[in-house]
Amino acid sequence: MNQLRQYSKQFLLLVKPYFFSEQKWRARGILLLVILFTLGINFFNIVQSFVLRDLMNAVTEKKIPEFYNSGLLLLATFAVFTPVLTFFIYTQNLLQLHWRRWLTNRFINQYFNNQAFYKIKLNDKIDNPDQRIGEDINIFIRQNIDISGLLLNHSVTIISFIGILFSIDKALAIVVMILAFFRTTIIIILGKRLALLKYRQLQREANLRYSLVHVRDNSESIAFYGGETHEIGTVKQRFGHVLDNYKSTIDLQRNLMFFTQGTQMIFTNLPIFFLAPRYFSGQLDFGQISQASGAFVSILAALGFIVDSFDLVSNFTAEIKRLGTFDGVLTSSNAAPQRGGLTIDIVEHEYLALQSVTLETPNYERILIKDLSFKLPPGEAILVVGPSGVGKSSLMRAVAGLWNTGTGCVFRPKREDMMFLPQRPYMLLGNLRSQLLYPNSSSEVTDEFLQKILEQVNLGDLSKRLGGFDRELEWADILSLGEQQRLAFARLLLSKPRYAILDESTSALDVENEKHLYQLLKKTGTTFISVGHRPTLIPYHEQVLKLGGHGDWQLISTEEYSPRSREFA
Ligand SMILES: Nc1ncnc2c1ncn2[C@@H]1O[C@H](COP(=O)(O)OP(=O)(O)OP(=O)(O)O)[C@@H](O)[C@H]1O
Repeated sequence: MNQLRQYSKQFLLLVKPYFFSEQKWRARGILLLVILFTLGINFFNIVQSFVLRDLMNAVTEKKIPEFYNSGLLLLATFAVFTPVLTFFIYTQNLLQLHWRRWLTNRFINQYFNNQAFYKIKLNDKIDNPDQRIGEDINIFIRQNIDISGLLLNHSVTIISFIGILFSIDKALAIVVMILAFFRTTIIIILGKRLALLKYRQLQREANLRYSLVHVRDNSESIAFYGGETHEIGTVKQRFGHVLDNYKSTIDLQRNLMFFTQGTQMIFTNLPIFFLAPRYFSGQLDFGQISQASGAFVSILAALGFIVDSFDLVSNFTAEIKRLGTFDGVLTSSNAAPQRGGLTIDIVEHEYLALQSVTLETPNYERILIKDLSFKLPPGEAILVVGPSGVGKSSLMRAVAGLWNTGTGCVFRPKREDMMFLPQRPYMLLGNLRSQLLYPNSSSEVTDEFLQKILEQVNLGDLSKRLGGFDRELEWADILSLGEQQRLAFARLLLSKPRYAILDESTSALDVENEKHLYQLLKKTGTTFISVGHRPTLIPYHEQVLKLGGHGDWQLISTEEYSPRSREFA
């Protein structure tokens, strides 16, 4: 019951916003049309049942003019039925199109809001967000439209055909309701596990796909290592999980089928035997018997909707859960896991400073830095040093606001005034111009100026070598890591931010190139924090922050930073 309440809540949270959004009138208009066409289809089904009854009576009583009249009437209902059915399907598709556009855009906006796309990686509740946005939304909407349509359709069918059955034989109508109720209940109990298996199937399929995408993205490294055996093991293991779950699903479906099909066959033939005595005694005509049989089958089909479409319903609940959880995490204030509200505050400020910052890993497993305070005066620079794994990059993440697990306060300038250069630069999909201007897209910068900047970072031949500024290439594959780092540095020189954070962003360069880039950076007057291991970086910084590994740290002026303490760097 609790689970049902949770599904209903998640379902409403997913469905309601569209029908109350800025597009509500279009949404409601199309929905109304879908409902009207559904009712139209039902209306024609009922009309047809009466026309068929008269046709049958005309046949058994050999009344030729009545037979042709009923035949013509039947043709007329077919003629109207065709456009109604066509527009019913068309409006359903139209609703799906607009709804998908709206909901996907909403998810995309939330996914990019407040850097949730990054923070969500730290949250183990959400696997494969790409698949949830790209596929699950569409599947959810389609299933929603189909199931709601079926529900409405079948409710109207049940009410109208029970009315017809009542008019023919009250006892039969009651028997139908009792039997169908028990059948549906039994099947719901038998099929309860199916929803769970369906949910697990989606998850396992997504994990399989992800392992293959992972191989594609890291093909070169895997090939260098000769790691095929390991990768094959992982991919096949995940594929095995997919098949195991599928086998459990089809086993359960087989058991369900014994019951659903068996009872369906018995029930379908019940009215003939039930009503035959009244027909033989002349209380009913043959048309009524055939109408009752038709009504009986329609009611059974409609009442057994949950049963027959158990697959659809369990898939649907699985989708509700996947999207509902995703939506819940995205709409909460922070996509990353949180404990007891302990977070590092970020406060916008004129300069950069940390006040009593204690930084923990995202799941609060380990304290990396304890009670760190420092201030970075404008125009100066700090070099962060320490053994590998001590928390240098994590400190940069905290300054950027990507990690906030811990306590204390980071004072920092506006996000637009800061630029972060990671060790592995991000190469976007696009041409060389957009690569250089990233993250800004529109800019008045001329190609001559871009060329000048490229020359400054010793990439003067790049545009000529790779077909100019407009050619789109797979930059991450073509450029060496050192070239990518110089390109990222060119971005920095172009946008001249007030503050820069450089996390081993020149680690792949030779010492001469690195020196040259730092000299250029110093000339721009940018205030910066660098993370690095090479002692040759020290002269470009005023202070050195030494992280010890047990949460301890030391802030030393460059002059004091003795050759002895450089040993560990
Ligand atoms: N998402 C994560 N969840 C849990 N622990 C993490 C996560 N990311 C990093 N860590 C851990 O946090 C610690 C600090 O990592 P960090 O990348 O900051 O080290 P670092 O000092 O920059 O190392 P290096 O010099 O090797 O780059 C490491 O022990 C790392 O394993």
